[in-house]
Amino acid sequence: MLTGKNLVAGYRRGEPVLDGVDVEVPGGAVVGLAGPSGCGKSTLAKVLGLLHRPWSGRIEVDGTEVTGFRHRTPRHQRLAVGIVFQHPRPAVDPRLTLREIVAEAAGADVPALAEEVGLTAELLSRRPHEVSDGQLQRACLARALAPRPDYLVCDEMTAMLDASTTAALVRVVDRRVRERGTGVLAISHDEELLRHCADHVVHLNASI
Ligand SMILES: Nc1ncnc2c1ncn2[C@@H]1O[C@H](COP(=O)(O)OP(=O)(O)OP(=O)(O)O)[C@@H](O)[C@H]1O
Repeated sequence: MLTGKNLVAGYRRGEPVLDGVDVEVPGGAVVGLAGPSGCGKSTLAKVLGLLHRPWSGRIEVDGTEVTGFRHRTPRHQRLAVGIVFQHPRPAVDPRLTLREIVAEAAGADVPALAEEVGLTAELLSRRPHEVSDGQLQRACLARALAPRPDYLVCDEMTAMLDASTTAALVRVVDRRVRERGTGVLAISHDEELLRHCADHVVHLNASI
């Protein structure tokens, strides 16, 4: 279980964005997270993705508290939790080929991952400016899945994509859930998509 307990989080100044949020992502399940723009969904994604330290509260990965965030996260916990963002371009080094982007991840079996997410060898040899957002997002998903994370946080992963690419990436994630017991937090403002792909949907209400 990936757990956030009584999370209070925000940025340098001002009121907290998250004020006492509890969330549980069990293995083998998809938890959908919905809520209005600005309510803190991406902030919660970064906190649960171990990239942003909460001001208070507790994150646990399989019962063990996370004490370090970003580069201070212990390696085994960092590898246990993957994250995919809405915008793939800022998430990659534009100088690398898609093959190199996927290979950056620990444990990357690039041919197997490319097949899993539907990237051809020809696409793998291109650089980000030579592919579509959807093709680049496939590479980002492959990179996130490479270490075989126990939990995956998808922050509006398909918001930039067309319907067929959305369906393809949802199928990839769903297969991981069913075949490897991955637990997923799927964040979207598209409640219909969440109802379709999540076991249950939780709502984060605007704190301001
Ligand atoms: N890096 C940052 N520094 C300061 N404030 C931030 C930062 N990132 C987000 N915020 C603020 O935190 C609040 C929540 O933002 P967040 O991106 O978590 O919301 P969201 O629910 O994901 O919104 P959306 O659905 O529009 O993407 C907003 O008021 C936003 O302005």
